[in-house]
Amino acid sequence: MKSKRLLTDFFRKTWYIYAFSLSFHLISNLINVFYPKVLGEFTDSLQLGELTRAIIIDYSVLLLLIGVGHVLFNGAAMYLVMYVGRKFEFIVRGGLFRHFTQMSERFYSKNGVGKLLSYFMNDVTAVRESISMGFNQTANATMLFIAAITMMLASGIPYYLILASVLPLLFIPFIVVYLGPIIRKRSLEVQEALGKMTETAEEQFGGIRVTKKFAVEGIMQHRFGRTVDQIRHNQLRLVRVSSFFQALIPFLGTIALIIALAFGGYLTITKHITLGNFVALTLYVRMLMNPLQQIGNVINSIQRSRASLHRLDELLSQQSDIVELDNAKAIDLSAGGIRVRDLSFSYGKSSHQVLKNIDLDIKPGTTLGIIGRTGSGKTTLMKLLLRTYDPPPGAILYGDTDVRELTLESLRSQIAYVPQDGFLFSTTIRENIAFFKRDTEMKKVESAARNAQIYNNIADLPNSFETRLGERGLTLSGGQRQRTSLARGLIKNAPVMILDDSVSAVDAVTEKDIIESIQKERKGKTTIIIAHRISAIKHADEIVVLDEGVIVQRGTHAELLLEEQGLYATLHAIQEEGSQHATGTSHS
Ligand SMILES: Nc1ncnc2c1ncn2[C@@H]1O[C@H](COP(=O)(O)OP(=O)(O)OP(=O)(O)O)[C@@H](O)[C@H]1O
Repeated sequence: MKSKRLLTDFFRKTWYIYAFSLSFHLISNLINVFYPKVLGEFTDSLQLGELTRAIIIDYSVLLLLIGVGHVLFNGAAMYLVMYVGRKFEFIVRGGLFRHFTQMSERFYSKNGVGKLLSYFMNDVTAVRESISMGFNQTANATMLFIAAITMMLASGIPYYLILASVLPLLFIPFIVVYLGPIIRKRSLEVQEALGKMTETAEEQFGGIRVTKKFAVEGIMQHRFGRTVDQIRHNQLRLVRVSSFFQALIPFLGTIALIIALAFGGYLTITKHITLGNFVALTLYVRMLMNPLQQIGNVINSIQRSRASLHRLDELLSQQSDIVELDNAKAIDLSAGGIRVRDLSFSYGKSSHQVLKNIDLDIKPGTTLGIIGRTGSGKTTLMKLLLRTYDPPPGAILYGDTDVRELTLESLRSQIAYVPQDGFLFSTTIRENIAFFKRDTEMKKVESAARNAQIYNNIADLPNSFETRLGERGLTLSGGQRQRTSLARGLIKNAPVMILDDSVSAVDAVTEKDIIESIQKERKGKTTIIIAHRISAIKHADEIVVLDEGVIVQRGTHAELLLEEQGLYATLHAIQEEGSQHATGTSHS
C-alpha cells in the first residue's frame, strides 16, 4: 500500500457508493427546503383568512411527507457512507499490518509496540471519521445551502435581503484558512502524545510483574501520570482553539439571523415582502445554522484527520532496510557450509563496533559452539546470519552465495532459530510447537517435545498439547517456555539450526539430556550452539570464544583446555568449581 495513494485508491474503488449517497443527500435536501416555503405559504393563507379545515389537513399531510421523505433519504445517504467508512478502516488496518510484517527488526527497535498500536487505533479512526461523518455533513450542508438560497429566490424573497442575511456566513472560509493549520498542528501533538501513552501503558502492563516485585508501583504511577499530563496539556491546547473555532461559526449564524429578523422585519412592515416570505426567510436562515455548525465540526475533524493521515503516510512510505534483490536466489543451505569473512559490524553510526574482523568456516553437517561474556556479540552474529540486520557485502556466504543475494524466504525457512526467551503465542501448545507448519502430524509434535525434554510437563497439563496458553492465567515456567520454544525449533528439522542460549534456564541434568537429543537429532546437519555453560557446547566440532566482538580463541574442547591462560580454560575452571560446590565434591 503506497502512502499517497491511501485515499485516492480507496475513493477509486468506492466512488459509486459516494455518488449514490450524494444523490440521496441531494434528494433529501431538495425535499427538506420545501418545509419553510410551505410554512410561509401557510402563514400567508392564514393572514388572508383563506384557511379551511381541508387546507389545514393538506398542509399537515404535506409537512408529514416532507419530514418522512427527508428522513428516509438522509438516513440512506448516511448509512452508505458510514458503511464504506468501516470498510476503509478494515482495508487500512489490513494494509498496515502487512506493512508492519515486512519491516525489519531495526524498525521495531525504533518504534515501540504502543506507538504502532496507536497508528492502528487512533489514526485510522480519525481518518475514517472524517471521510464518513465529514463527507455526510459537508454534502448535507453544501446542498442545503445551495437549495435554500435557490428556494428563497424562487419564493420571491429579494436578493439583497438574502445577501445581507447570509453575508456573515461568507467569513467562514477566512476563519478556516487562519485557524485550520493551528488546529492541525495541535492535533498532531495530541496524536503523538496519545501514541506515547499507549507505548508507556503497553510497556508498564508488560512489566507489571517486575514492578510489583520491586514494589515500585508509586514510581510507575508517577511516570505514567506524567505521560497522561502531557496528553491533557496538548488536548487543552487543541480544545482551546477548536472550541473557539466551533463557537465562532454558530455565532456568525446568529448574526445572520439577527439581520434577517431586523432587515426582514422592517421590509415586512413596509410591505416590501409578505409575512409568509418573512417567516420563510427566518426559517431558512435558522435551517442553515445547524449545517454551519456541522461544517465547523467537519473542518475541525478534517484538520485532525489530516494530521493522522500525515502520520500514516509517513509510516507507510518507510521501506524496510532489509531489501531483497530483484534477482535474489533460493539455494539449498544443506549443500554448502557457512563462511564469515572479515565481518565487522555496528548497529548505527553512533554505536560502537559490536563485531570486529570475524572469520569463521562452518562446514556442512558440523556443530559450532560459541561462548563468550555477556554483550560480546554472539546474538548479533546470529542476527547477521539470519539477515535480520544487513551484514557488509561479501561478509557472510552460504556456500558461495552472499547472504544478501538470497531470498529471505529461502534463507529463513531453512534456518531454525531458537532464541533465549522464546516468545509463545496465546494459543494451544501444539500450535506453538507446530508454529512453522500448523498441520504437522501430532506424532512429530510429540517427538519434538520429547527431544526438548518438555513432553512430560505438557502431558501433565489439563488438556495436554491442546492446552491454551494464557487462558485462565495458565502460564509456563521460564524453563518450560524455553523448552517449548526449543521444540518449535527442532520440529522444523531445518538444514541449519541456531540455539541462542536456548538451554540457559534448565537444570544441568535436563540440559545434558537435551544436548544428547540434539546431537542425535541433528546428526549430519549444521548446528550452531551459543551458550554460557561449557557443558552445552563441549561436544561441538569447533568452539569459538568471543570477547568484546573479537574471536579470541578457537578449537575443540580438548584443544582449548590446553590453552591454560585462555578465557575458555578460565571459564571452565570457574564452572567446574561451581558444580563441585553444588554437588559437594569440592576438596577445598
Ligand atoms: N538493536 C541494537 N541496537 C544497538 N546496540 C545493540 C542492539 N542489540 C545489541 N546491541 C549491543 O551490541 C552488543 C552485543 O550484544 P549481543 O546481544 O550481540 O551480545 P551477546 O553476546 O549475545 O550477549 P548475551 O550473552 O548477554 O546475550 C551489546 O553491547 C549490546 O548493547
